Amino acid sequence: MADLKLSETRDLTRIERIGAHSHIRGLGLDSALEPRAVSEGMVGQTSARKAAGVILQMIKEGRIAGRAVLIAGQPGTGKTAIAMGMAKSLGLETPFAMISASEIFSLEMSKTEALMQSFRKAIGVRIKEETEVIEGEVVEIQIDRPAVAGAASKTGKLTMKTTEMEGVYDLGAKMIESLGKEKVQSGDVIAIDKPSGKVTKLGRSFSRSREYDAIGPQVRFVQCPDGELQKRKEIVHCVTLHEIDVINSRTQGFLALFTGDTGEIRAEVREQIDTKVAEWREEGKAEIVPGVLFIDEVHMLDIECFSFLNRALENEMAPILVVATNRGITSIRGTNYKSPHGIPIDLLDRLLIITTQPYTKDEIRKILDIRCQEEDVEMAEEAKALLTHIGVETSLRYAIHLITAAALACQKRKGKVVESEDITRVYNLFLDVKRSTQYLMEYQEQYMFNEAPIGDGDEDGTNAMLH
Ligand SMILES: Nc1ncnc2c1ncn2[C@@H]1O[C@H](COP(=O)(O)OP(=O)(O)OP(=O)(O)O)[C@@H](O)[C@H]1O
Repeated sequence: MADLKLSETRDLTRIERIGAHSHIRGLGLDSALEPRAVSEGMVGQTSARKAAGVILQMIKEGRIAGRAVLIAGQPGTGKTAIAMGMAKSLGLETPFAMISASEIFSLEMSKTEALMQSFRKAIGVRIKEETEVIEGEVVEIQIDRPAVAGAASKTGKLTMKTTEMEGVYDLGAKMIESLGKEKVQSGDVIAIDKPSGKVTKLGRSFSRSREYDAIGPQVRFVQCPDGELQKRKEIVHCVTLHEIDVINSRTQGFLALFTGDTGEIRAEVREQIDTKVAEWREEGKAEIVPGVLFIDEVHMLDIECFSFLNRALENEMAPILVVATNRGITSIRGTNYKSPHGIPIDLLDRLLIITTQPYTKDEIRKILDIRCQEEDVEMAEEAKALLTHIGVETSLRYAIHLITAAALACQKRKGKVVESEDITRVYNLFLDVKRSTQYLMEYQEQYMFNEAPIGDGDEDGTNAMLH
């Protein structure tokens, strides 16, 4: 039995995975939007972080909709990290949808449908609903004795009070069951949603705080409510337009939200939903919350997608579009034209462009430090200096990858702290891009298809190799 328990806890701790950006907790800006040197997992890249912060502020104030931002820079300079930082800094109610451009090329739906779904995942709707609740402290729950011994009680009385009044309510079988489920007793402060009969326990009344010692610290004490027992309350639900689409698309139903298998959603369904939401907005029942759609590797989109984006941004409900790319001047997919970042000029002209810069040695060192902490790896100073040097000579990503590998090498020799020898060992085991290319140059005649066909920008030759 003890063994079983041990292995269970071990499994549970292993579920916590560490992602490439799990150390990023925000943009690391102060209240004046000035970037702190190292904060919330972010290091350096100050002007890009500041620019992202300004955009975030505009989003929070609801001042911009339908704008688009491009984060451009060399590979591994933190473009995705900055987008993640933006996502983390947005409130829970502002939707943030993230895709990589290549995800939209699937067999199940057209490219533009996939883009449309992503857009609608980034548009939130706050729906306000007024409902009647009975809120107060329970004075007494009195359940009538059943007529037949052993049968469940069907009726009873509930006495509740506020600081100003007391009221008695008749209870039916359903309410008795709900109160039982929530384990409501006298002295609890509860709210009952009148239309649905849902019971919510808000806490224990302060008048019962003498019982603290007996019931322990996990119980929340609250004030006995004042005013009337029966009140009107506003409840706010936050959903995305995509969720409303899926729930209303009769072919899939809401279960598709969990499987992600939504298929194409018919244009008529969307039109009906847009009309309904517009009605709600007019009646003051709903508000639109434009969120953020982040498209990574945006150069992978083709000309049709770009023209879709151009149009979609004109919709008054459009979210803020943030795109990122590491490409320089390259062909626009689906055409023979070249353009900066592979993005057509008319779309580029709409974008606010933020650039990221390569990191200094000191910054690389700090990012590696943070990653060591995140991956729970203890590393000697000398080893860190060596890893930083590798990061400068190869790439930040390669150096980050070596952390866990070196920790395993260290574990294997039964060490506790990663030393330079572990770093050297894994550096020799795994090649970085430079060494791998060098190796290919030397031995390419021993590989199959070693010569890339040389053509005039042919589709399946040079371009295919780049993509
Ligand atoms: N300023 C930073 N502070 C902390 N960590 C960073 C920073 N910049 C990058 N990183 C980390 O370095 C790694 C590579 O960065 P990231 O993936 O954001 O680069 P990218 O610019 O999106 O690269 P690519 O163009 O190849 O997609 C990630 O693990 C990221 O979290």
